[in-house]
Amino acid sequence: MSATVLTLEDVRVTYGEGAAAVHALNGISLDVRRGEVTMLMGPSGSGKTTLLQVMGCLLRPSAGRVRLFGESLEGAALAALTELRRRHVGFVFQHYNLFPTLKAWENVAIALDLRGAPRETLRPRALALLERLGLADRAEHYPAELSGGQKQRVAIARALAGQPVLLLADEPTAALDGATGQAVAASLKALAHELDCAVVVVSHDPRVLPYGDRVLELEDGRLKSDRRHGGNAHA
Ligand SMILES: Nc1ncnc2c1ncn2[C@@H]1O[C@H](COP(=O)(O)OP(=O)(O)OP(=O)(O)O)[C@@H](O)[C@H]1O
Repeated sequence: MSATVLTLEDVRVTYGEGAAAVHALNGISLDVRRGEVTMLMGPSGSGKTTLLQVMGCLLRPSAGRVRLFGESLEGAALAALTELRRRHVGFVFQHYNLFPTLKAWENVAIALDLRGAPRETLRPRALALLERLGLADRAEHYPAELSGGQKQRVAIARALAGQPVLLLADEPTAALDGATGQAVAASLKALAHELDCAVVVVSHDPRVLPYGDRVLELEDGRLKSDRRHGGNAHA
């Protein structure tokens, strides 16, 4: 069985107060394991992005407990959370967030540089990551010269530069056509297995579902279903 990276216990998030309070998460308990792609589905407003932010230590829950590698993050200082995120978590967004004035390899290299990689290793390591995503021949191109799927692969290579144990992707295929979205989802799945990394993907797109080892469905801030491919149901 794969190792647990993250555990959520009865996590609740409330935005605002009093009459204006929005209960975005209403008691979520789950664990996320290495080597697995978890698809997070659910209607608009069901709490997917909020849950991803809690998983990525970007947002503290209003109640409940988050454990990273078995250690509770409750009471951890902001600086400690930032450091945990920097060391262990990678993010991929719908709109890629690449630097337009940097070439593909430089977009990846900057993430390595930020983590203190020796200067002479930046280019070879960035190229190796791009090669892994099938982009070796696009390394010298600027984002504007790349297709949507290629840009998203560069963003994934950049997110992997920090060797995260947890890769969180918010609607990574939403801006892509069906076939390209499926190719990106297939890359994420291959990488999760190859790098033994836990990948969580928020998606509205039912076409990417087959690339999840597990599908979580949220409704009104609650876990409506938790299915593993192979019929190994959990919740
Ligand atoms: N910063 C905020 N302040 C107040 N309410 C918020 C805030 N962020 C989200 N919400 C509310 O919390 C609920 C869950 O939002 P969330 O963005 O997590 O849903 P989602 O499932 O990701 O939606 P979508 O699919 O539309 O992106 C919604 O009712 C939303 O309006």
